[in-house]
Amino acid sequence: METDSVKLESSVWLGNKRHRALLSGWRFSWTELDKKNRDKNTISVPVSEVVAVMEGQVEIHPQKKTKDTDRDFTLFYVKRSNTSGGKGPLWSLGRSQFCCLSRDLRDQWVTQLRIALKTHCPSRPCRLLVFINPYGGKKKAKQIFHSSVAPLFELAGISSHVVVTERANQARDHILKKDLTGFDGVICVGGDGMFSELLHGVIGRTQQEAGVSEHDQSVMLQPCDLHIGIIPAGSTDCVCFATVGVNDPVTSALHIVIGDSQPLDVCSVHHCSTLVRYSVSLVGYGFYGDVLAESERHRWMGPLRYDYSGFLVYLCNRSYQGIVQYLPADSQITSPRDNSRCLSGCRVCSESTERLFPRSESCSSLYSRQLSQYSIESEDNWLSVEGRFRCVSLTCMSSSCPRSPKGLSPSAHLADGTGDLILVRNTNPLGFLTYLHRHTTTQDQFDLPFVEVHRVKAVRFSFLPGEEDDDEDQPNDSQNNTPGILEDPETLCNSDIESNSFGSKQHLAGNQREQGMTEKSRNKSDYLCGLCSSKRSATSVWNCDGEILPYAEISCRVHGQLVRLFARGVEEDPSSRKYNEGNRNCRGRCFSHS
Ligand SMILES: CCCCCCCCCCCCC/C=C/[C@@H](O)[C@H](CO)NC(=O)CCCCCCCCCCCCCCC
Ligand SMILES: Nc1ncnc2c1ncn2[C@@H]1O[C@H](COP(=O)(O)OP(=O)(O)OP(=O)(O)O)[C@@H](O)[C@H]1O
Ligand SMILES: [Ca+2]
Repeated sequence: METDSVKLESSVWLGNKRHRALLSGWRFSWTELDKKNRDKNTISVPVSEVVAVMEGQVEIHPQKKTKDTDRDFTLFYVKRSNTSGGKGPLWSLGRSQFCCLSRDLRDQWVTQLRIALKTHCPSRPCRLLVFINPYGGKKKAKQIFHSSVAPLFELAGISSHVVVTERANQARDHILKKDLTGFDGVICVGGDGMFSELLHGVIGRTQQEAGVSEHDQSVMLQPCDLHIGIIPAGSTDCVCFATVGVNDPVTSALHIVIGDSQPLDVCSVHHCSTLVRYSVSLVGYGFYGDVLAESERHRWMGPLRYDYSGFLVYLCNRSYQGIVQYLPADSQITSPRDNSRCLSGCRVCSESTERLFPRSESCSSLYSRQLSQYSIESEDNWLSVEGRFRCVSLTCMSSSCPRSPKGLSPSAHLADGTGDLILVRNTNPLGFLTYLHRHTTTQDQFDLPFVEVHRVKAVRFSFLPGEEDDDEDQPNDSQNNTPGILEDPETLCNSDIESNSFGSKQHLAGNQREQGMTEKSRNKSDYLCGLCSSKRSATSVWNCDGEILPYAEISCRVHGQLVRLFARGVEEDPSSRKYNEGNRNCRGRCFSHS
């Protein structure tokens, strides 16, 4: 229970200005007073956002410096930066230096503020295990950690054990095998790939300890207690961006320091009764799989490799046959097209916690949860879509990132136990470009005739028998051969083109293509795009949070709130609050943004 009783109140000085400082309940505030003792402006900080209280005059920038004066104390706290100019919910370290009338009063302030911190913030981390990938993103992870993050951890009294990785999967293996006693969380300084290592380590270890088999698709996985923190230093930083609202190392470090906790849905991917991987942001076939495969050839370009590969793959103009089956989520609760946004404190996600983890988890309710999970196997509830797709994407969250601030599915929820399945059927190049481009604008990317989106609990992808090995020059399932917009074969990676059913142009494969290609053009296409230069396969690959999966036929299931991050979801932009209040979604803090 919150009490608003005043713990301490006194005059204090900031510089030469007199203020009234007040610690009451869970808030600390200070109000500037004018010469007639009238209130001027007030600054108010929730105790939960106080980073540290230090005796004396303390600075941490550019270097830590303490002047041990008798009547001063320094408060460090979370300060929200001006969000206008598209900066998003950016946090920085606020610092205020207070001078009291006596040393005794100063000591009272420091003691009371520290007691308030202990009382209101019992779950702040004390000891963290930090993995730095020196090769991720722009290769600045070490510098980012030591210059921007470590001083904040030190200020907050957090001790960190730092491991600079020397190989891929070192962080995952460390978490799976080493003694983690005493650690309150694991942190990665890197991109989505590093986050994925921590995700696999934490989930795997938790299941091992609980004796749960990850390969059994019908099993209820054990939720993980060990929190994961992300200091963004990668190429896409999608998980950080979608859970914090910005990819900024200081903002993320502050969320870690104050012990924020955000549950996150996780999708398990299986192939033939074997766990392949876990995903939180994208399980994508077709375009996103091809972009990832192509981008591996251009790693040296750094973060630019995705745009470059995206451009090449777009020019290749490919679509793939497949059967997508899905288990719809309860459409009464939410929909991917309800124009809501999952914001910090989202009520849809909070209500899902109740549904996913009923309060009194007696043996019988555990049993009924297992039964309800098992019922996903009931074939009657599954729906099926068959056809040629530009891309098939499943995302457990919005997957917003700097490249696409509203993400793959803008109304998806971080922790509602569902994912959004986006099916983009074959279409002409202009149509697909429109779809892609809408990821970067306020226009609805689902409001296109060749796009459908479903809120789901599980998905399966397969081929018609024999189809997997077919080449792509199979006749298309279609009638209206509208010419596509790209007329120059050379711009389409120098392969021949034919119009297909949805007005798109398909490359010819095999002999037909070889005959129509000069030696010169073949060399040029080799240079341009790996996809178009070798004999084209009828299948794409799956992109699972930036990793290529070795199987095409997969089956996915969403596990609600399986892990917890040091984050709090995207904070609402104060400048849009007034507007949003009027459009308040009846389900609480998910506001309309249309
Ligand atoms: C006209 C502009 C179109 C811009 C379209 C932007 C769409 C961006 C959608 C972003 C979706 C991100 C999903 C997150 C995936 C992460 O788990 C994963 C790991 O980091 N990242 C990737 O796989 C990396 C995937 C990166 C995909 C980048 C795609 C870039 C496409 C560029 C297409 C240009 C066509 C231009 C034609 C003239
Ligand atoms: N020391 C290392 N040497 C080589 N690879 C590493 C090392 N440490 C980690 N890795 C691997 O590097 C991959 C990419 O790293 P990371 O995710 O940090 O950067 P990124 O790929 O640039 O960013 P993003 O994943 O956001 O696109 C990860 O999948 C990780 O397994
Ligand atoms: Ca979700």
